Amino acid sequence: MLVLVINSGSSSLKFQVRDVEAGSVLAEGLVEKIGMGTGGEGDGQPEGPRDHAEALEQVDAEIHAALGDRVLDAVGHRVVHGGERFGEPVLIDNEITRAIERLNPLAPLHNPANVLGIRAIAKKWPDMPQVAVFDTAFHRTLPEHAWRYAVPDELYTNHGIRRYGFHGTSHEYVAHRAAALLDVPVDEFDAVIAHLGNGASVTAIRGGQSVDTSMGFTPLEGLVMGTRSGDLDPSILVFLGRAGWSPEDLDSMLNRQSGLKGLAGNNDMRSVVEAAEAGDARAAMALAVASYRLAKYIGGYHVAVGGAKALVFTAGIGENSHQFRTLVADRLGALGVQLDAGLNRERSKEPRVISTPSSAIPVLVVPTDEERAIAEATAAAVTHSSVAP
Ligand SMILES: Nc1ncnc2c1ncn2[C@@H]1O[C@H](COP(=O)(O)OP(=O)(O)O)[C@@H](O)[C@H]1O
Ligand SMILES: CC(=O)OP(=O)(O)O
Ligand SMILES: [Mg+2]
Repeated sequence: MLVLVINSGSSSLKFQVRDVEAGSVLAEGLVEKIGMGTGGEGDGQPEGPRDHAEALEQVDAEIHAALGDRVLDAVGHRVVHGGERFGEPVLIDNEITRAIERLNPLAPLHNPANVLGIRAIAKKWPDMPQVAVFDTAFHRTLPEHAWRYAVPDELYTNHGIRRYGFHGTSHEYVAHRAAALLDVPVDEFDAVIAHLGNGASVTAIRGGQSVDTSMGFTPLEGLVMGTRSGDLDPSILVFLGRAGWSPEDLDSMLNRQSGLKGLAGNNDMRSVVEAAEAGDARAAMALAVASYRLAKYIGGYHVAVGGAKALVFTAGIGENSHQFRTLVADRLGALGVQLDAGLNRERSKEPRVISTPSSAIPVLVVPTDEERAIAEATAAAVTHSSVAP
């Protein structure tokens, strides 16, 4: 089955065309700066495409060239927020699209772009089966004591205010790969997985299932991220609200102006590490705040899973920044974690162990592959629906 996978970000669109049975990638790419002007003194033309529909037109030629005379069987979308309704991948229709759209306020950087991507495909190929694969789905196994906020009960019952968790497709895929690497059956695998990309979250895995995760009602809670604050005292928002900040001001400050960008002026980990190595004190402090926050979560989740059998790093930073992994591991002395400096610095696309043999638990780097997981889930959902009575 040939599946086009679309991962629409707020300003980017990543795509892959995959042959699911063969496990091969026929085409892949990234369109960036969607809806962004040049901001310079150019001719006033936008630098990137105007919207996600225009971005799809850009990738159309590449997709067609890769397909030759074969045709696409389905499109799979990464959808970040599935609320309480969506615990499995679903075949999309208009009602499902509207249900995803109603969740837009809960994932303001992501769901609106996911909906635009779905509508753009429906317009282009009205009969194409489309499947939504949700970031929240893997975290449906969180016990209630982990997903509850200690606020009046009606906030949950009337407004769905609870912890949902995100990056689930990645955490699930990485849990399976890590368990296989260590030769442990996945349903006996207890671990802590740190997905560190532009958005970042850490998940406690017990018996192969998610039992806690650092993102909550929205993808803002938890770790220090590229532009997101992660955890803070909610009274800060009350304080700023009383001082005249609007909800939009607060949203933008927390989601777009905070994190590494707020602390060090740059949301790209490579630049922050380079600046810190060149002696920039603000960049060094940003790394200290981010690594300290993550180390606290790892310690807590080690307890939550009853003693992790592994610590796993994944996603852009987790897979590539040996410097950031070192900063985190250096704070985990109490857990007996020891990185092998040589293994940690090695670059590879393969899952690997980067700790010493005497480390109390193995530390792994496992490259994530959300696109592969989405393609497989999409093929399964389409096959299932076509054999259903
Ligand atoms: N070689 C590298 N060294 C350090 N950080 C890297 C490297 N490559 C990518 N990153 C970091 O990974 C992050 C992006 O991760 P990614 O998983 O692609 O995020 P997202 O999917 O949220 O866009 C950025 O902070 C980037 O700086
Ligand atoms: C949920 C989330 O934060 O996703 P991303 O890391 O792709 O921004
Ligand atoms: Mg990502």
